[in-house]
Amino acid sequence: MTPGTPITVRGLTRRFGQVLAVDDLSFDVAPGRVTGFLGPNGAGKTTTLRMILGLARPDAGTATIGGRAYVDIPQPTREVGAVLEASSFHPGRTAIQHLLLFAPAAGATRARCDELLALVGLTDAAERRVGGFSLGMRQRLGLATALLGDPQVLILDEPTNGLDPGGIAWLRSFLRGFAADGRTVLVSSHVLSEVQQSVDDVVVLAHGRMVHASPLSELAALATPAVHVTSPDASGLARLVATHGWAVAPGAPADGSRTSVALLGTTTGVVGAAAHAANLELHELRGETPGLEDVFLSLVGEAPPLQRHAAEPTTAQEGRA
Ligand SMILES: Nc1ncnc2c1ncn2[C@@H]1O[C@H](COP(=O)(O)OP(=O)(O)OP(=O)(O)O)[C@@H](O)[C@H]1O
Repeated sequence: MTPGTPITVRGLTRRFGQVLAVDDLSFDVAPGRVTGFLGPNGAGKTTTLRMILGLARPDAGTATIGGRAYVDIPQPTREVGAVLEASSFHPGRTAIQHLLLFAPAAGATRARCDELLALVGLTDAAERRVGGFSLGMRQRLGLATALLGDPQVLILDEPTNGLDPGGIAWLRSFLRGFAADGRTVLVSSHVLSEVQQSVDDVVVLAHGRMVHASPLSELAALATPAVHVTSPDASGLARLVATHGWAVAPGAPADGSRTSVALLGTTTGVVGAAAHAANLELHELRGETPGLEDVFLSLVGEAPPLQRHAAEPTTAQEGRA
């Protein structure tokens, strides 16, 4: 087992003119696990990754890999492999020429280059010019390049972009194996569902700020099941809700004007029995537990807020009705 190399981000901040792209961001990426770095377009993921990799200077804060800033790592390509842009290839070079160009700096042999092309499924395309590659093929070649130095840490920006379902499944098992070796993986995505089966931990970003960080398994715990109730008798429904003191999800005020409400902290059985006892006619009685993607979208402010156990609203939710 190789010693682990954590990534540590503390108070990272970067402004572009009026845009606060990354705002006082702190999180940890643990070795031996795959961490998903999630957020919608423009959330600040790429800017953060660029600062971790020494490609952009923070206005404040630090990012270290194994305790050192990237620029202070003596042989960085042997410590850290990264794919930020799938398009940064010389179009006239073939895949193997591309790898051979970067091989010396990473201490990789021709045999290692061939091995990596095979690993990413590009053996048949080894002699083809990169200019004719699809986005998915470029992603694969980028990954092979990042792996030249057999790094302890892998940082991938939106690696599922352009990959077909088979490619995504392959990447998932590759990342799992890489982390199982005690290595560190940080992978960004704007779609949770594309990395959901790959990641152990999630760091969720919105408007440059961290809105959530936990093991993936704890993300679902943020959502509270709701009971959806519809009755033709709006005032009777409002009375029933008031009598029992049920919490009502935002967007469905129990002010006597709504015929449908979503109730929190109760069950379909309890509501059904109470409606029966009150002789209230119901047209709908349905329990629903939000899925992981719903929780994610709610966290980043792209869906109606879910009721969450945490009392504090997130930054992304504060501006919402
Ligand atoms: N070089 C730059 N100059 C000016 N603004 C920038 C620059 N780089 C990023 N930004 C801005 O900073 C914010 C964060 O961008 P960033 O690319 O880091 O987000 P992202 O989460 O990676 O988004 P995407 O998923 O679209 O790649 C955006 O508002 C973006 O327009």
